[in-house]
Amino acid sequence: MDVIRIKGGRPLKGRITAGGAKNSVLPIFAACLLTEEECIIRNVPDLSDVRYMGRILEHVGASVVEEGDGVWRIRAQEVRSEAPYELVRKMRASICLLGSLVGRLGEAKVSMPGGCVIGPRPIDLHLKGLRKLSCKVDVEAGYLQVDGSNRRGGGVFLGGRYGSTVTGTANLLMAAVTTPGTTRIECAACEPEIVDLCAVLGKMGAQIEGVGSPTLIVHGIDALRGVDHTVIDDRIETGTYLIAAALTGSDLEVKGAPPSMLGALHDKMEEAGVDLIYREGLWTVHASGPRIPVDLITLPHPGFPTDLQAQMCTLMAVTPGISVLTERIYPNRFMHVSELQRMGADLAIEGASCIVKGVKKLSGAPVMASDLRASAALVLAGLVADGDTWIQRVYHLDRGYQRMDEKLRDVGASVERLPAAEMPKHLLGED
Ligand SMILES: CC(=O)N[C@H]1[C@@H](OP(=O)(O)OP(=O)(O)OC[C@H]2O[C@@H](n3ccc(=O)[nH]c3=O)[C@H](O)[C@@H]2O)O[C@H](CO)[C@@H](O)[C@@H]1O
Ligand SMILES: C=C(OP(=O)(O)O)C(=O)O
Repeated sequence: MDVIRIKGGRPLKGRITAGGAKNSVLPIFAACLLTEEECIIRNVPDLSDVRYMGRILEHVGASVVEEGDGVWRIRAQEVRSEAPYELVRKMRASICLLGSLVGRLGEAKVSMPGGCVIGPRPIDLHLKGLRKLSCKVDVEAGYLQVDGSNRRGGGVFLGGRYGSTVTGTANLLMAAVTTPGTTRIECAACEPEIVDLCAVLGKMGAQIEGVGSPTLIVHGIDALRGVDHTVIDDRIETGTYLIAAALTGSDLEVKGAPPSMLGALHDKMEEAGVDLIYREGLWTVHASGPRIPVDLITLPHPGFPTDLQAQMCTLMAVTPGISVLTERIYPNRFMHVSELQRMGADLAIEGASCIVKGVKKLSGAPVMASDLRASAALVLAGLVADGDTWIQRVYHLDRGYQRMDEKLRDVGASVERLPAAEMPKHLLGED
């Protein structure tokens, strides 16, 4: 297992490029099961989650070929309806198979996904949606069994306690595109990754109205065709590097997702005193001026994304003054807090909020990554900490950031990935 060592205090300079969006690719790969024709997916990031989704598709019968340069060819001539526990438990997003298998075969048997460290992750809305399409849904021995042989269109309100559901919307769309009649989804997720999925389904022949809005109307068709699609850039990866520039007071260029996908972050960064300009696909950050603390609340898109909350926590941890970061999507998504505290951050959790009192300096320490975005927050903290930061369990990072260590090194940071054996023994945490 690898660890990452960061020597803090180096400014970043140059250009960093974000890859394709993980949260688009995963449901789009699942959507490739909807047709027996070949699908070509481009701008696919090289991430452990993506490779894993490829393996799951192979398990259900698809041929999955990585051509290089981010191009994957997927062809599902024959498809099996079962995705077992051994596969589903390792990656929550594999639940996206539920909708695509129902859409292709009219039936699915998919293991119930577990919760995860960011909090409980129920799928009641996914199931409610399928039932509203007249699918029979049973949970038996840890498996979801869906019989959609008599499915027909219907009206579904997908709102829950925390707003809509992103993968629930993806699942329902994939089931609805081949469901006879018209399906009306109210309170659908409006995330750019759902818009991207709709673009793929549209190219495959699906008839979807209202794309990008909370009301999606799907007119079912018999069969879908193949597709050639370029995935959108990853707004969370882009945002993470914009925050890295602000944090290190650097002049950095970031190529990636546009302001239309990052409006809430753009707004908060301006409020924080960071100068950001976007022109022709490129963000330019000037961050040498004084910073101001900001409060934020995570919300469904276009609100501030929960997937950037941990990284903003690092930025605010070294911004003079007090800021309050409130989670409205995952009330317990604060695993980064205890590790940032170990680096000297002054943070306190109050219910679903983190109260951040900016400190002058963080100091390098051995820390443990606990989930994807918490890992990114620790890498960012390491960039500005005095001394060395050692991060264990970096496999979390590799789920969603393609070669983050290399990308940061290319713009001047001292970030090294090393075998765990090279970490000084007295710094090693339990693993
Ligand atoms: C692969 C992928 O795209 N992952 C993203 C997706 O996760 P994911 O699609 O799993 O997140 P959801 O949008 O479903 O969850 C949002 C909220 O709704 C709740 N909920 C969800 C489904 C349900 O049936 N019942 C229910 O109560 C969840 O517990 C959570 O509090 O959106 C999240 C919120 O933007 C992001 O953090 C994840 O990065
Ligand atoms: C929580 C995330 O991903 P997932 O839904 O795949 O766990 C994320 O991308 O931050």
